[in-house]
Amino acid sequence: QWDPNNVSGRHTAVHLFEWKWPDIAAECERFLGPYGFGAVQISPASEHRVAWGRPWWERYQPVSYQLQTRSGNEAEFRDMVKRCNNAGVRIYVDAVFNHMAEGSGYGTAGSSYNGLDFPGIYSAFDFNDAKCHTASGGIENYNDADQVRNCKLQGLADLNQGSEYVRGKISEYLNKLIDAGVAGFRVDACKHMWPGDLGAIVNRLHDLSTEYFPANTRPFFVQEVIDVGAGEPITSDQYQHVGRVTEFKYSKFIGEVFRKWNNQKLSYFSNWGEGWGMLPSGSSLVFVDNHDNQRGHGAGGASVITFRDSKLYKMANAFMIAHPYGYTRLMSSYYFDSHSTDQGPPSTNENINGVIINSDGTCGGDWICEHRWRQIRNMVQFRNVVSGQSLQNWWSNGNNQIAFSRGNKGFIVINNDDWNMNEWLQTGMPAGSYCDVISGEKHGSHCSGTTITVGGDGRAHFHISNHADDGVIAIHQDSKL
Ligand SMILES: O=C(NCCCOc1c(-c2ccc(O)c(O)c2)oc2cc(O)cc(O)c2c1=O)[C@@H]1CCCN1C(=O)/C=C/c1ccc(O)c(O)c1
Ligand SMILES: [Ca+2]
Repeated sequence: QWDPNNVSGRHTAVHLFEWKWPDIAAECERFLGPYGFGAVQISPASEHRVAWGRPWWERYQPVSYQLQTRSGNEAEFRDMVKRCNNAGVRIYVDAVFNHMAEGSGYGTAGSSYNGLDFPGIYSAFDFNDAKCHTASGGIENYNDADQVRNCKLQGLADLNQGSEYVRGKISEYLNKLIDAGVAGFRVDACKHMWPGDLGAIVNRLHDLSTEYFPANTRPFFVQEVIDVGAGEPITSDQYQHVGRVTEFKYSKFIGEVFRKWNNQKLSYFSNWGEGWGMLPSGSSLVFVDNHDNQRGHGAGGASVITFRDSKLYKMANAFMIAHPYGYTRLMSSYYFDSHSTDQGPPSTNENINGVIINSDGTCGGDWICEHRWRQIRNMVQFRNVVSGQSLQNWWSNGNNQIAFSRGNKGFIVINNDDWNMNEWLQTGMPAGSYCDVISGEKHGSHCSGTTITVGGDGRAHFHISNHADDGVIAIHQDSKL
């Protein structure tokens, strides 16, 4: 369950945060398939609390496992899975089963709930109250591993994943999604569940549907564990034997270095990956930002780079996608005021708005669509072209100008210094003319952006002004004229 189960030749996922199922299906067919994306992470699909003001985090307060949310109903869900798989794009479902909604109210499928009573699914027997020994019943101290798992997170009803009945209901829900054709799961709040219980649940999961996957394919299982190396007793490596784990240190460090905090420099990235104390590459899911930490208060919040810092964001994502470490996931956001971190997706009368695609391929209606930015979209293809090639020809100016190749299939150059970059560099690439895929792309026999000429000795000249739009140049085997 470490394998992302992407169609061969595809290596990057995108989190289409809060998108509706019909919009995701269309995006798979018109964009993600054609541009070589591997998978979409969708927002939680199960019935959830209807909270006042419809904050984005209401979707992380389940009420039942019925497939009915503001993103769509079960039929639309099944249609999306079919159409995306047929376009070569996998679906990862954001699965929330550490807890259920708090208080009392009703859900997006009309189900009512009250306290620990979730009619038709859970009752008081199924929650951790007896296991939690804090005065409030909630998590009070993140330095106590027991209470982080057995007590209520933010007041949310804490499920007992040690119970056979609860394990049965959770795996029943996940297996329904697996049988519908999904490739796996992003599992929410795993820090708050015991690795042993997660392992027991994974063992109950079906193999993926042979309608879309080879026989005996295990579901991709990426566990959200927020660990930025702050010394909490619960660490991400404790979960890696169960499946892949989100590497929040990646998001924190990449933000710090590109922002030059504590005088850190891009040249320090020569040993990026395990060398920086992060998980083994094959156990790691990496990202520049995610739905929580792009709001500033999530893990590593302050240093995290988002769509608001667009030049840094393009540079950081280009570096992430070009580098061999981890399985890469892009964030695709909607606009929110930086002081309204609770704000939900663009909506009209509490219905989520459809995604508007402008004639130039960007999105409208407050959907940011970072995954459609040319500099990011073209790097997704770069990663596909260089797959399997090791990092070679590393160069730096000892400061914030770096470059490296992926074998002889691709080469990237980044200038994050406050002065021009003018260098002859060894690219490791075959001689010829290549289109820079950051400033444009190859159109037939010409480049819409910069053209880079590699000599017989593999060397090429690179000039990147510190005032350039993107600060990056990237070429690869398929952008060769
Ligand atoms: O101020 C808030 N929460 C307190 C600080 C963040 O704590 C939460 C963490 C959290 C934060 C830091 C950690 O180190 C950690 O182990 C857990 O994970 C969650 C996961 C959920 O499924 C639902 C939640 O309500 C939370 C949550 O409140 C606001 C109001 C309620 C939701 N929320 C939020 O901010 C919601 C945050 C949220 C929601 C879903 C996520 O997947 C996530 O990572 C964060
Ligand atoms: Ca728990």
